[in-house]
Amino acid sequence: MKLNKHKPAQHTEMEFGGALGAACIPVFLPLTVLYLLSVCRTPGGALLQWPPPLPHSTFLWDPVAAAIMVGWISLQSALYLLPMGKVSLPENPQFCLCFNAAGFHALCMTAVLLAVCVCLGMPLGYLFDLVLPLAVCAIGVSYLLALYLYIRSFWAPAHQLALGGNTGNPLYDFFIGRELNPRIGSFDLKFFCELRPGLIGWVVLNAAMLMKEVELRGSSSLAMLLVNGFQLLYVTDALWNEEAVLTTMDIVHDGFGFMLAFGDLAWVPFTYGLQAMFLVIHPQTLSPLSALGIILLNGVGYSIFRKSNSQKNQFRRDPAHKSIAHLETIATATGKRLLVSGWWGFVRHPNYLGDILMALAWSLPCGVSHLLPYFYVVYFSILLVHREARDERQCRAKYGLAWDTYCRRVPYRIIPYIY
Ligand SMILES: NC(=O)C1=CN([C@@H]2O[C@H](COP(=O)(O)OP(=O)(O)OC[C@H]3O[C@@H](n4cnc5c(N)ncnc54)[C@H](OP(=O)(O)O)[C@@H]3O)[C@@H](O)[C@H]2O)C=CC1
Ligand SMILES: CC(C)CCC[C@@H](C)[C@H]1CC=C2C3=C(CC[C@@]21C)[C@@]1(C)CC[C@H](O)C(C)(C)[C@@H]1CC3
Repeated sequence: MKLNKHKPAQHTEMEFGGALGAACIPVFLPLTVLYLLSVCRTPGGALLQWPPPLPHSTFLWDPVAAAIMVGWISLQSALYLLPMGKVSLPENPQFCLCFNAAGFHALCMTAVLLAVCVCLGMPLGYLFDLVLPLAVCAIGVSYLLALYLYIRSFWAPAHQLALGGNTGNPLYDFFIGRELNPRIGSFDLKFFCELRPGLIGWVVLNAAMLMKEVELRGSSSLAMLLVNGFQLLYVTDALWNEEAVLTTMDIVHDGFGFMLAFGDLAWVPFTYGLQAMFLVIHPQTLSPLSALGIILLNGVGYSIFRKSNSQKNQFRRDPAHKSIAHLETIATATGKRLLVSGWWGFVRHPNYLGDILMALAWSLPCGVSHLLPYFYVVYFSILLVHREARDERQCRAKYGLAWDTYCRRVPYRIIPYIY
């Protein structure tokens, strides 16, 4: 196959701070992961402390962690390859790509395997002690993967290149990703990374923190159970509805480069689970009433998140389906319609609202004395506001006047009457 490097740049508008952002983020974010994990293990747990709790280099590398990482990615790859649940990518019928969407099976099989290993005496809580070298390995794997993706993208067919990742600036293109759906045979690297090793790894690490708490204090706290339960629900939901990820901008629009590789493999498992890690060293007592309030908040958030995502997915797959046929819509010049009633008539991103409410419910069990467990809420709100702005730009370019009409009909973006 011919090299595609002489193709003219298709799209020159740069996001994430352009070339400077692309040079700084791959250094700054991995260091942030290591810093957060180190702070989490200090008794003070203060996010801003001087001198910063920098780990000694001997705590950053452990061959056992490297072996676990290789074993973990091999296990998840093998589970991904099991011939179950095939779905095609609806946005790109011309490529006619098929995806293995059997994430829920993979989660269940991983759980059974882990349970067997724990019964045979494997000390799962030991992952708490290994968390820094594990994060270092995950960061290393993301760098290697991103490098491989960048190099192989020069042999990809031109129609498989992402619009935003082909500026000609090597740093930026490495960061954003040049190829849309890189595959080895039928193994889709982006789809696999987005949902399997990182998301399942996140809940396994949470379970390890629970085990560590039991080792240290003899039983697990209500706060730890809530954090584990809420995040397990979120991950199970993502894997149960795995094919829905095929309509998100990450799969449809963005290339696969360092940002997503690192986000999926290192950022998600090692920063999304900070609350459980925090609770191991900073135990909290929760009253039954506050626990009830937090469960309610998570329930409301989850219900908005799930119902709005399902409503849009159903609408995009089959607009005539009886569950959504009664909803009001507006036509666009592309032939696609936009929902203007139901959840998508409430705010323009009801799914983000639900997600933020859940994020808050995951942090509240950790009390209000420390900032660290709220890192996820703050980061996630920034991510979603930025994501909303990117999506808005793309939708305005796609739908033109119809999008302006939608914005007039539904004036608030995420939080009604506020934003
Ligand atoms: N936990 C985490 O770290 C993260 C979680 N998420 C979650 O992932 C989920 C998916 O988010 P994301 O991919 O950002 O975006 P959305 O699922 O919100 O999808 C946006 C797309 O939906 C379509 N759309 C927008 N408005 C309408 C409408 N009124 N009627 C019909 N279609 C509409 C448009 O695409 P088109 O018209 O082309 O179909 C638009 O580009 C969310 O729940 C989010 O909270 C996202 C990022 C990170
Ligand atoms: C490294 C940067 C700071 C940002 C990286 C962003 C990524 C971590 C996120 C981009 C979109 C994501 C999604 C999920 C996880 C986080 C990333 C990869 C998601 C799989 C979480 C579970 C949800 O149910 C979902 C809707 C399937 C999510 C899809 C988007």
